[in-house]
Amino acid sequence: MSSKNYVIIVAGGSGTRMRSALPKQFLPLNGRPLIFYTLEAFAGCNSKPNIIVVMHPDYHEYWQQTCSDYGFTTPHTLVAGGSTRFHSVKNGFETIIDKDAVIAVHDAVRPLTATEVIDRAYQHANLHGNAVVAVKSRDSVRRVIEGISSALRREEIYLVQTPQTFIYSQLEAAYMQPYNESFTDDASVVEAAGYPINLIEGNDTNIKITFPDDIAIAELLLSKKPSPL
Ligand SMILES: Nc1ccn([C@@H]2O[C@H](COP(=O)(O)OP(=O)(O)OP(=O)(O)O)[C@@H](O)[C@H]2O)c(=O)n1
Ligand SMILES: C[C@](O)(CO)[C@H](O)COP(=O)(O)O
Repeated sequence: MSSKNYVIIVAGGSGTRMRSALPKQFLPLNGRPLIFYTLEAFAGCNSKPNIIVVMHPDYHEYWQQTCSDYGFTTPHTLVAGGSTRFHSVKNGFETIIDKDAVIAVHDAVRPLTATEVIDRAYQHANLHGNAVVAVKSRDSVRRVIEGISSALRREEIYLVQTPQTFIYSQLEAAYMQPYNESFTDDASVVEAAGYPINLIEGNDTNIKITFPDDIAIAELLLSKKPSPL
């Protein structure tokens, strides 16, 4: 029986902050493109989602060649990326026709997500409509407005990661809205459509590869990660 779980893995960015010629999702982690680890995390979890990879059309041929070169065979559907993360997610979502679907959206550049967190997110979204992975701030936090800083209550602050997982109807309503620059993630889009967002606890190790140093940090974390059975 086919799964009603889906994941839209967004890999349509150009990685300006990484400042590498090749978009960061294709950079090597211990000798393999880091996006491979991302797909493998979802393929290896118990929820067994259908995997949709969203990528700029200029890189489709490169991706197919890379999969072939490395013998990477994790099944997935390839979809064209958009001009922003919002448009890439929307393109991926529009390929899903199953209205019972539970859909995770995940950054291709978060290759270290624990399978246990992915499964918990699908279960929670199935029961409560959505689940957004987040971690508590380890540092004290301050807000600056017009040059004046003030302390925030740390216990009220969560740092949001992906996966962000939703039942079909919530993502449908969310991504029908016009694009707004305040949309930084899927939770902000779904919230703007009127749905309260449920946070579930993630791990600090679920880092997003954003800057050059993140590659070395991810390789170190990977060396400490237990390998799958
Ligand atoms: N048009 C876009 C822009 C971003 N993304 C994806 O959204 C995720 C998170 O975005 P970010 O880390 O900001 O990636 P980039 O946009 O590539 O990086 P930068 O902001 O430094 O340019 C990444 O997996 C990226 O590939 C996407 O699918 N389509
Ligand atoms: C979606 C995200 O990873 C949640 O933390 C984040 O908002 C992506 O932000 P970016 O500005 O595209 O790096």
